[in-house]
Amino acid sequence: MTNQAPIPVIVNGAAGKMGREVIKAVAQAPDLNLVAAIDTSPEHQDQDAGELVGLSEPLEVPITNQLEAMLGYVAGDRQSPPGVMVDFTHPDGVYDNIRSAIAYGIRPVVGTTGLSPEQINDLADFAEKASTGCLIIPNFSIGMVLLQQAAVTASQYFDHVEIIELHHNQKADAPSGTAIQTAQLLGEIGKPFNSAIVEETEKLPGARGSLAQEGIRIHSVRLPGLIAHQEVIFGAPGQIYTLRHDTSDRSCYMPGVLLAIRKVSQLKSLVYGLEKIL
Ligand SMILES: NC(=O)C1=CN([C@@H]2O[C@H](COP(=O)(O)OP(=O)(O)OC[C@H]3O[C@@H](n4cnc5c(N)ncnc54)[C@H](OP(=O)(O)O)[C@@H]3O)[C@@H](O)[C@H]2O)C=CC1
Ligand SMILES: O=C(O)C1=N[C@H](C(=O)O)C[C@H](O)C1
Repeated sequence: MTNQAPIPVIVNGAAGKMGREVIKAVAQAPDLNLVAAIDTSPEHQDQDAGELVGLSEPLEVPITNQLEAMLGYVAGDRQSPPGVMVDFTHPDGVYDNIRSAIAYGIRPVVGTTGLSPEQINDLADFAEKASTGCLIIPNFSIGMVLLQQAAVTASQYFDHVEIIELHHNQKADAPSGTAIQTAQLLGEIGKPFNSAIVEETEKLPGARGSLAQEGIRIHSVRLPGLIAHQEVIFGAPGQIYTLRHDTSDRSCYMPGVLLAIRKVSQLKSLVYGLEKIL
């Protein structure tokens, strides 16, 4: 660690399940400085971020819904390294949040899922033109990176695979960003999966899940009691190979989030996926 001034961090979605974890993680990191905590939720406006997450001392950072003002404030601080906006908000708002941050020269670290491929391409163009780093990471846990790597290896030997993702029932988007990325990674192998041996009829629409790349199917389960889980199931005559990742606590995402905050300012364009910065 150098004597450089700490990296200014804006947490967007501060009052949410992930935002609260990020506030705690950033507050404990000596090389990071929480400078703003943004959330549109009316019930938490003006509440101190430290109090919100249960720290013993206030952080002297009030929750506000004024994202643009905070981006401008951080961008105007020439004494500090470039600012970073960590976004765990909602699929409906995340595209605009990222555009705004890049426009102010603030580097986005984005965990929010639900961006369309067109939106990601557009943001990549925008970040490239602005020469500004931007990280979009569908899953910040190391376990999921390892599962995806194992799945890519297995996909070279198995021709049949389906993905099941299981999440808490407050999740807005389906399928999960992680499942979409997993299917993309398997699709990059460049071979078709799951060639049909019978003509299938769905007696209830959606019974066979959604169809992603190269014939890969994704099934989404939403239940209270779940956090975030994914199975990738490979099948071949006489054998089943199952890879599974379970999240039991959202703290599992924090090492990846902190790594992304520290790395994003070294980038000049948009990078998608935690595996690219490990
Ligand atoms: N990449 C990863 O590793 C992970 C990604 N995620 C993703 O992160 C996102 C957030 O998840 P989670 O924390 O569970 O969700 P929550 O609903 O718990 O938190 C989101 C928070 O953001 C607020 N919010 C919504 N829209 C905006 C906006 N435009 N600007 C500022 N604040 C906003 C919400 O307020 P209100 O409730 O009033 O709407 C809420 O307080 C989801 O897309 C989820 O899939 C989650 C876990 C890990
Ligand atoms: O909403 C969640 O909780 C999660 N969302 C991400 C996704 O959509 O993949 C990451 C993780 O699965 C938790």
